[in-house]
Amino acid sequence: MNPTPSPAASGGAPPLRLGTRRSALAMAQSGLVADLVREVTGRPVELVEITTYGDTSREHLAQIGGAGVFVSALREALLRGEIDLAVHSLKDLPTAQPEGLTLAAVPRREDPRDALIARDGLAFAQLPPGSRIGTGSPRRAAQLNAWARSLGLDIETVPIRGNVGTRIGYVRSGRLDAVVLAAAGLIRLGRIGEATELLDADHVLPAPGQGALAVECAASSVPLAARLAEIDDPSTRVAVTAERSLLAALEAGCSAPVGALADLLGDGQAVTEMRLRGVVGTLDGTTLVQLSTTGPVPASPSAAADLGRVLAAEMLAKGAAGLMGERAL
Ligand SMILES: NCc1[nH]cc(CCC(=O)O)c1CC(=O)O
Repeated sequence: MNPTPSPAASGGAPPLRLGTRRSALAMAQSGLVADLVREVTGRPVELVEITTYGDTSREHLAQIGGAGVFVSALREALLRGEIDLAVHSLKDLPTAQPEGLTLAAVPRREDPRDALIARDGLAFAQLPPGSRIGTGSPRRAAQLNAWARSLGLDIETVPIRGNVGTRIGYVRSGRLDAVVLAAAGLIRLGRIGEATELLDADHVLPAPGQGALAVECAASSVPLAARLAEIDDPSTRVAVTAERSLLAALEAGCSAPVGALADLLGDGQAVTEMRLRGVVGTLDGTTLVQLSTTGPVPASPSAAADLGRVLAAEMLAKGAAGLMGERAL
């Protein structure tokens, strides 16, 4: 987007090294952040490719522990000083912030919803009996099964994994009738046109932090963190902080069947309130604990975190803990 400043224009500062995974989605996300970082620092940014365990493992994500498999190699490179900043999908980032690293920025969020890609342009409610829907996410399976039951639809969720292209390929090849993916990933890859339905959060709540990016640097890089804070979007930060605090208070990881979404509600003129919704369920969708709270927009991330903890406590009081023991199918 922006021309890389010449060494003279950037005061001869060396390029910032931005660590990224090699998948098409990771490269697209890193490219977006690199543009923002060039703009606020005036420095050149170079992408450094890092291979993570999540990229090489053939196992189902939920079986290898989910939380953090995409993240740890990037973090180790940051701590070793091999890169200056790293970009993660926020929903893949464990809720505990490790010592030595700073979550310097959460840029403006993309559409947080999940998207259905079905054969023949079908919407979810139009899927014929016996349809097989691929998703590696217990959260999606639980909510899709519950939604199907409420519609009287006979569908089956099938665990799959792989990158976005691989998963869409299951539909194109006819092996599956549909797959469900994050809309944000499809948008960033220029493939949102292939979605046959954007799933309303009233039926499928996204993963906490879905659609948002996390820009991390070493805690010791104080001046860099201060510059990166300029690409932070405070509204996104408040919303995802509430969602992630809810997840943390449920003591669930990214492979748990937990959905959460904080939306800012407006009167057409200005944002007036924030609504936080959370859901936990069994994989088969027979039991869901789903709660919502609406109130003034939290004045700070720490107030947003309080809200997440309060809603989590209410969910636990309604039996949420008993629904989270399940792992992958
Ligand atoms: N778990 C993989 C992952 N991590 C982030 C995204 C999409 C981008 C986002 O949610 O921000 C995806 C793919 C998907 O769920 O379809």
